[in-house]
Amino acid sequence: MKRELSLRFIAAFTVVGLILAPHVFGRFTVSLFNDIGMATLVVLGLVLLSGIGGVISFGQAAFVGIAAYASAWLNTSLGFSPWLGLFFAVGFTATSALIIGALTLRLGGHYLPLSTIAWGLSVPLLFGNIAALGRHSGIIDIAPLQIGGWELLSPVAAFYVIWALVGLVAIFCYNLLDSRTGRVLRAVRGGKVLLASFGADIFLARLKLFVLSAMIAAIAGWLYAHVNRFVSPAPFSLHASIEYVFMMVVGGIADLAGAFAGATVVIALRSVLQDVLPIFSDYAAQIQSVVFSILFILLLHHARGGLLKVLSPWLERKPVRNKVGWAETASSLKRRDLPAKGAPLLKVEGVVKRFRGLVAVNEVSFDISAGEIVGLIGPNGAGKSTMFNLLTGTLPLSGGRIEFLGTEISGKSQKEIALMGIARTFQHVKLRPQMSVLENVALGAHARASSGFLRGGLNLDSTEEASIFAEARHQISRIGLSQRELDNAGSLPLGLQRMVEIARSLASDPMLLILDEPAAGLRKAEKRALSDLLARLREEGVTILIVEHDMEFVMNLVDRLVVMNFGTRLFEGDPAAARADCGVRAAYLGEAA
Ligand SMILES: Nc1ncnc2c1ncn2[C@@H]1O[C@H](COP(=O)(O)OP(=O)(O)OP(=O)(O)O)[C@@H](O)[C@H]1O
Repeated sequence: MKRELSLRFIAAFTVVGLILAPHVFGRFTVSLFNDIGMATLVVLGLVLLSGIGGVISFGQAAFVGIAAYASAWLNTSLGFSPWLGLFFAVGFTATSALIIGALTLRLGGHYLPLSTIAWGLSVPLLFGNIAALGRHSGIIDIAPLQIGGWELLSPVAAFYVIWALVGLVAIFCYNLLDSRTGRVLRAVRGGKVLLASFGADIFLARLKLFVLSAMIAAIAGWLYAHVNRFVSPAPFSLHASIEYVFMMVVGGIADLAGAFAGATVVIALRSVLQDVLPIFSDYAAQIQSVVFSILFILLLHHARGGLLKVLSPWLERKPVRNKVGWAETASSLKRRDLPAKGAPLLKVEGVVKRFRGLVAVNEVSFDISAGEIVGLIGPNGAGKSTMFNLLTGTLPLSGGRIEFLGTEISGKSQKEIALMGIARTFQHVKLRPQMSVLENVALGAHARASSGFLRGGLNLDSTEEASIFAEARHQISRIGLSQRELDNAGSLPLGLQRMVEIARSLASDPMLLILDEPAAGLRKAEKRALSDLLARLREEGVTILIVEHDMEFVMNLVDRLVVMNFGTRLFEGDPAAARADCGVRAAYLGEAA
């Protein structure tokens, strides 16, 4: 309770301060606040894209420029009002971002930030060479913002419009990040395999972030054009983009509130330097760049988390909305029909996987029927995890075929296979450590709900969110972690993190649950509880395929065993027969055949 109050106090204090600011400060300071507001908007988008989505962009000022020029041109050449210009500017910028994003977002590693430099450089150059846009002189006499017949000519009048838009965009972003779509966006840094495992698409998630951040930059660009009433290429240059990145780092790269803090500090500091440096030197502009560079390097060395991280001991943290409370009155998410016990579910036929010269899986075949627990065992390097990756579409097959419920799934994407009802856990746990246990498990139910960007951002998704969280809480209680549902997943011991992965898989309502070493790192009592849970799931009709090195755990749990060695299937049968099989004992237990 104390946490929320404290956050609300800071928010209320900021809002009251902003309302009073134009009455307290002079015209120059209010103009400075206007610049901070417009920069805050751009940095909010940048935090979403870079801090949340992991895509560093050095081209954000180009999107500000595209929108500023679009609205300025529409107004001065065709006489359209600024408000119509807003729709045109945001739409045009979003389309540009969609095209640029579709072309560049598949680039991996350093190539993506490098490509952002390319458009960050080229877009302002383009503005400077188009006659209709006034070349390097730009466009002048742009109409001011208007409300009714009232023209917002003074900085004070524009101040309220700018900060109202900052407030609305910030609220939208906060709501969005706390929604079904937002959870996926916050999980993007976990990688493609994690997202596909619960039926999401990393490319689409990144593209959405990219377009959204460009649209937010567009609002800033539109404001810029109609507040300053003049546009030219310089304010949208690569230099400006780098300054936005600087603001993001100063504030705190992964926190929306950092956008406000970063923009305020950098713009205020720039203003002070512009006043002070000319007193001492004729090279004030150059010295200013050097000062900023030194500060940037110092920041990266000593306060990488930015101002918000430095202040974090005194700041209280979210949660934004109390979804635990909602979940108590929620209706259930839709469940899929499970196949009848004993019906053929999975058919693996002559599956081969080669990694260059190495044959990791060689002509392996086995079947699994609905409602059984099958153990896949074998010594280290036998090919078990590779087989799991083939079954879930994480790796493509080199040969053979796999059928699930009579449909061939070899060749289908990991996401398609997950949506058909195959859920998995990972040998190397894939959770989002900074998200709560509850949110990690809620990710599992992603494909069972449908709210998108708008419903999330506008907070129209409460009913569905309540159902998702009710499901997540139910699965967490099944693994015995209700007491820790609000803890960050990364704070749990590894064994319990594996349990959270099981809960996340269960939240997807799977037909086939594929578990990679679920008992590793668990204590004896926890293993017993896990074994009971898996047996209960079998009673409910869920089929389970499990890789596990703890033989006592496996032998007491499974109905059948498939034993692999050197990539081949060595044995298939019940645990008692496996124990008696000489080949299994020789290969797996190290006994002489
Ligand atoms: N991506 C890859 N590229 C190249 N070789 C790989 C790759 N993945 C697995 N291998 C190799 O394939 C073989 C089978 O590995 P896999 O991880 O499937 O074995 P495993 O039975 O799961 O072993 P463990 O029980 O130790 O996890 C090993 O020799 C491994 O080095």
